[in-house]
Amino acid sequence: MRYGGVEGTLALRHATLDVADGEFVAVVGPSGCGKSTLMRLVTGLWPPTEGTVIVAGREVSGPLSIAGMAFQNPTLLPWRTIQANVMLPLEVVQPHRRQLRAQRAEYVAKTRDLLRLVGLAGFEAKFPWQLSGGMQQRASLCRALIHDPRLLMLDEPFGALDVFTREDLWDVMQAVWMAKKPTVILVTHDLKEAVYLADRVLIMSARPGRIIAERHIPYPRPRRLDQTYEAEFQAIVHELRDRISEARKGEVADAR
Ligand SMILES: Nc1ncnc2c1ncn2[C@@H]1O[C@H](COP(=O)(O)OP(=O)(O)OP(=O)(O)O)[C@@H](O)[C@H]1O
Repeated sequence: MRYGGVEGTLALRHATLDVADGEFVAVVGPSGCGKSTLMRLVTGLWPPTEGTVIVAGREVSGPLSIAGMAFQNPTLLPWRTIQANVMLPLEVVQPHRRQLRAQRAEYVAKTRDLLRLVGLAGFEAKFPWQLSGGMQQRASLCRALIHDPRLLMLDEPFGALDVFTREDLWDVMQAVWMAKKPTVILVTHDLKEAVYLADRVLIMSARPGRIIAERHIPYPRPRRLDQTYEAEFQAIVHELRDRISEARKGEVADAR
């Protein structure tokens, strides 16, 4: 994938990966290696300049309606209530769009259930600016999930949060995944987060990014936060850190 024509920035090269249906994968790598680019290609927000992206057996040729997305910034609409923000994809994505008017009460109930699951019961009628950053991020996760996406693309969704809120949301994310089993691709800089949440961690090289290694995470679910302090868990985090630092050294060598 190259941005800006033939002389432009080569963001990804030979970036090949397979993700199974219902798998939870985390993507980690040096800053600027092309992680967000990978997300844009998989969701069809950008067309690749070379190669193909296949989701659910079909080549991606435009924005994917089976995908839910959440980013570092919650991007809620300030003039809509939390409930109305969460329900936004239902106004856009079929078959929900068609059914929304007739089945509004059911969709509202589903929205409330989801808000309860993430600890936001009672905040349905509030506006985003009346909520903390962590609460807005919870609402934005609900918006990513409301249409039951088979594919959930998360681009550093917990990156801007304090450590306690972040850990709370890991457990929310784990509960959501266990309840609905979507395929998840999570981009993160936080290696502990990657190991805690994912079945498999993919490590990218420095730009132009490609997958250089992968690590299966052996822990059954539900995982508990106290496991993150155990020696075996920390050894996996260190192993990933070493891989990324090797990848970054490659970047310095390439730049010379
Ligand atoms: N729209 C764009 N136009 C031109 N170049 C871009 C564009 N988006 C990204 N790039 C370039 O592509 C490369 C990869 O960017 P990308 O945002 O995918 O990396 P990243 O791994 O997500 O970065 P970070 O870890 O810092 O968030 C970078 O060199 C970036 O400058």
